[in-house]
Amino acid sequence: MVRSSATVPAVREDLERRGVHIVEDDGTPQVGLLLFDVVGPELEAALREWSHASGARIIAIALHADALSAGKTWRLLAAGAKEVVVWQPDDVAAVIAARWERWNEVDRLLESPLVSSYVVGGSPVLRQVLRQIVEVAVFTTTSVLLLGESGTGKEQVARLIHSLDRRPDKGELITVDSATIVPELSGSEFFGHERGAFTGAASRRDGAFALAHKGTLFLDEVGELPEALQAQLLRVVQERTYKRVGGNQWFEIDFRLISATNRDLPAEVERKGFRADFFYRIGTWTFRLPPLRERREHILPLAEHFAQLSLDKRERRNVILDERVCEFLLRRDYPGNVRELRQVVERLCARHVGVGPLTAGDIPPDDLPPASERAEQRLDSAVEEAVQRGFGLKEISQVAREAAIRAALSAAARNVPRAAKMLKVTDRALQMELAKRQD
Ligand SMILES: Nc1ncnc2c1ncn2[C@@H]1O[C@H](COP(=O)(O)OP(=O)(O)OP(=O)(O)O)[C@@H](O)[C@H]1O
Repeated sequence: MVRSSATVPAVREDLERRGVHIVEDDGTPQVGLLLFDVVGPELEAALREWSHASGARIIAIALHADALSAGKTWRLLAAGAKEVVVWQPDDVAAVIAARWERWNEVDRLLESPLVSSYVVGGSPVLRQVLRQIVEVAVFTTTSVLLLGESGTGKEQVARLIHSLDRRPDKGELITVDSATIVPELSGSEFFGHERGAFTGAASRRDGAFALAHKGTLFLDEVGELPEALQAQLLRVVQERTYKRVGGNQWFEIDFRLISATNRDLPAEVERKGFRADFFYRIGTWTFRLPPLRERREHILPLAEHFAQLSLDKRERRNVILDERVCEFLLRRDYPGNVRELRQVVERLCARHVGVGPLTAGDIPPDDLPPASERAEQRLDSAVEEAVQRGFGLKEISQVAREAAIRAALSAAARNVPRAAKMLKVTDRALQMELAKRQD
């Protein structure tokens, strides 16, 4: 049986009082309540259709606990439910209202200037990850592991998480680059040391854990962390206590751990190249940031953002990238991901004369595509123009064919065998083409 929330007026009124508006037949995309007592293909199909058609976030509510099992819950989530709960007359409205409030808060933050000042790009693939990141950042202090190729924005996301963290008296964001840690000093780097703990320890020093107290410890390149150190850190991450090197006193710490790596850490764990226990501890939440090639629609918004940042320094406002520059940026590949794009844009900005948009003349010669690619671009623009002018495929092919033959004959000083070679056809084929034209 499927009942709409309208059949439970008391709940509906309670929710309205709490500011939760139930989806009406007009499909306003807010929250939908689906009350059921049997999970079956019919209910799943209705749910699938409803969630697709309305864009509403649907909370599926079992009228009694027996109606729900783990398997049924997963099926309802797969069919589009955003939450699955059992009806509890006393607190169902409060549960729904709280869930609704949290969704709204995350939506509001996703649209906020704060989030977009850290992370530019609104494609569905990034937004889906970002939505979860924002929720984890605001409502938890659990460990986060960021995976992704170099330059995809892992450090940037770590900064965002720290800035969204709502702990009172929030501490600082402390970054440790695991790749540059000197093994002999690694203990001191993390735990600090007492005076005289080792040769050269002239005075007591705090380590990264002490500095990150009440804040965030960002462990960059965590995949490079030596195994012995992984074991030492595991203890601290689990127990939240540590001792300075050469000291006896235990210190308690409260920090959020964010780790990042461009290595395929799950695969390394599988082949025993990284400790599994440490991996599971650091990755309570694991997010993978997509490479730029999987979200090419971000190239121009990111380029505008970086151009603005770069030219802001020279007090230029509202920079515009002209059509050629956009084309140039869109045609390029970025194996170094967002970092590489940023560097390219900074090079363009460095050549900018200070007035007008960024133009082709701002592209450093070394960045220009090779001549063959430029010819291809010109050909593309000509074809584009022909299509816009209403030429059909047949006409365009014919005109291109004739232009190619003319160009080859002219370049070969009308020597047919040579022109045929340039066109990669046999002499006879070219002769036949020319004969056709004389008919
Ligand atoms: N979505 C984004 N919006 C704005 N700037 C971004 C975004 N992603 C990355 N950047 C910028 O791109 C550059 C590289 O990003 P970042 O250092 O965060 O990458 P990373 O994944 O940590 O790289 P690595 O693995 O090499 O350390 C930085 O200058 C960062 O500010």
